[in-house]
Amino acid sequence: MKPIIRAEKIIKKFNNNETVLKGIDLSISSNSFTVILGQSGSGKSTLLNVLSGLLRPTSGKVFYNDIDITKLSKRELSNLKRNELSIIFQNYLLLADLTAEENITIGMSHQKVDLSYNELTKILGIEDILYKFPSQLSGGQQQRVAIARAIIKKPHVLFCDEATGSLDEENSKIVVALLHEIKKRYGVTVIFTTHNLKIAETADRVITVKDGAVYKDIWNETPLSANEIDWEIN
Ligand SMILES: Nc1ncnc2c1ncn2[C@@H]1O[C@H](COP(=O)(O)OP(=O)(O)OP(=O)(O)O)[C@@H](O)[C@H]1O
Repeated sequence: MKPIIRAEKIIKKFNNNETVLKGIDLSISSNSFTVILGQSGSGKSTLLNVLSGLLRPTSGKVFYNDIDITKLSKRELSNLKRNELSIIFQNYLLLADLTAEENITIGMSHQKVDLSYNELTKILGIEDILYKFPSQLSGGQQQRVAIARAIIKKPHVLFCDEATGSLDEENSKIVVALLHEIKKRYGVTVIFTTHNLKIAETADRVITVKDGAVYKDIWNETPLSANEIDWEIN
C-alpha cells in the first residue's frame, strides 16, 4: 500500500547543536494505527512534530502523499495542516474562554460542521457537556473535546503527542479505545507517541525510537483492544 507519510533521512538539531534525530527513515501506511514508542528524551515528540509539519527538520524530507512538506511555504503548510492533518497534545490546549462546543467548531464552516458534529460528539460521549467550559471538565472529557476538535474537519492523519500522558488508567483506556474507533469509522491514520508499552499492544505497528534513531519497527499481527489489555498507569 502507498504510504500516506514518508520520512527520508530526517536529521534534527536544535540551537544548542544537540542532534536529536539522527537520520530517520520511515513510512506510514494509510488507515493504520502506529505507536512511536520511546523513553523520555528519545526524540519521539520531535519526530512527531517533524512528521506533522510543526517543526522543520535540519535536513531530510517528509512526504505527505507526494508532497514534500519541508519544501512548502508557511502559507501552503498551514493550509495543508488546516485541511488534512490534525494534532492533539497531552495538555489538551482548549481555549479557556470558549465552551466545549465553541472549541470544537471554531474555524469551521457550517456546512462542514453539520456533516458529522452530532455523530462525532455522540461517539465521543460528550454530547451532554458541550455547553461547559474547559475548567468545568475532567481531563478525560477535555481530551475527548480536543479529539472532536481535531476530527471535525475530517483530517487524513491524526497525530497524538502523549495524548494520554495526563490521564489516569480509566481515562487513558477510554481515549485509546476512542482513537481506534475513530480510525475505523473515519479511515483516519493515527500516529501516537507514548512510553506506555500497554498502549503499544493496541497498535497495528510499533516504531521504537532510541537516542534519536529507529531501534525497532514491528507490526502487531494481533493487536489487542484497549479493553483487552492488562492496563497499567503510564
Ligand atoms: N526546542 C528544543 N530546543 C532544544 N532542545 C530540544 C527542544 N525540543 C526537544 N529538545 C531536546 O531533544 C531531546 C528529545 O526531546 P523530545 O521531546 O523529542 O523527547 P521525547 O522522547 O518526546 O521525551 P518526553 O517523553 O519526555 O516528551 C531532548 O534531549 C530535549 O531536551
